[in-house]
Amino acid sequence: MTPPGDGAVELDSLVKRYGAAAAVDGLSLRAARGEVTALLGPNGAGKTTTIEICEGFRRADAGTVRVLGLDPAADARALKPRVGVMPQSGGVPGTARAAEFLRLVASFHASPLAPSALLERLGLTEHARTPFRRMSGGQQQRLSLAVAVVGRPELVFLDEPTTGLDPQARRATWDLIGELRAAGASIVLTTHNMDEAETLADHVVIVDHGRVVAEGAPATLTGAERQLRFRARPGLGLEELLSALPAGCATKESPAGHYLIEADVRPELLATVTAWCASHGVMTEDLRIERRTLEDVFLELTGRELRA
Ligand SMILES: Nc1ncnc2c1ncn2[C@@H]1O[C@H](COP(=O)(O)OP(=O)(O)OP(=O)(O)O)[C@@H](O)[C@H]1O
Repeated sequence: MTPPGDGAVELDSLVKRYGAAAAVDGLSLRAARGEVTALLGPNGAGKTTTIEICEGFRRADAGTVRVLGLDPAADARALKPRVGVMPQSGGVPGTARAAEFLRLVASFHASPLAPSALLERLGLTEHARTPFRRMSGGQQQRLSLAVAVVGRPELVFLDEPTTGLDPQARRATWDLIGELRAAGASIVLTTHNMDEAETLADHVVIVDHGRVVAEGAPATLTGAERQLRFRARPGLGLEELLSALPAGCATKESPAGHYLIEADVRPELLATVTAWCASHGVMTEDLRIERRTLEDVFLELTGRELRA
């Protein structure tokens, strides 16, 4: 960890209002240098607004913003060559051809990545001469990512880098983000995909209604607790099952036919559950023991689902 005041991004009590509504409502966070920080939250949580304030595209109504120790509005010129930005929608002129534009952006930087190799690894070689507006949504997204990273920036902001990408393109994007991190870059990204946050992030900041509701390393947030899940016919007598389990367990059926037992999962517990099912003629399917996910953490904190 870097000492206080030396983070890649430091936000303190940030507020941004649109009319009466606060899109960002007293948000504070610190993204450490050399780490991947993920802002995770549902639609409308304030992630894009926050990141756009950091990028200098919007002004906060209150609070302080430091990006690489500088003010993104007042020090925009100093920050520009050091910070890469992948906005949620494009950011590339509609008539620009992929390879030409990427080479142009690369030429503004002292030691850029090789544009053709970058296009290749993001699966864009075939589209090198295609104007941006003629590309598919996923191709545009990958080109925006290439534009954001081609200058080897110290800090990269990625707003929903993989939303809507097919699995192969998502994997290529994750690999590239991993390599940037390994090369020492700081990365701040937004996502509503908890797998993405768990896979990529050193530090996850869960945002809801413009505020931070929890933050930490993914494994710290989800904890070491295990839970038991299985599928079976709907409407099992959960109260009766619960009475057969040790004190402190919780059971839930949601949605119908999907069961969750939150407990200290030990071999005896597993034996009790399967024995109870056997004695009631219940065939379980898809029985598994797993860790809590970030989705579970979000649900617990807010009473709502992340994807809602
Ligand atoms: N220019 C604007 N004018 C008015 N309201 C806005 C504006 N930009 C954002 N908002 C509102 O601010 C809130 C936060 O939006 P924001 O885009 O920051 O959320 P988000 O977490 O990035 O959501 P998503 O995951 O859907 O992109 C939303 O309620 C949105 O409607």
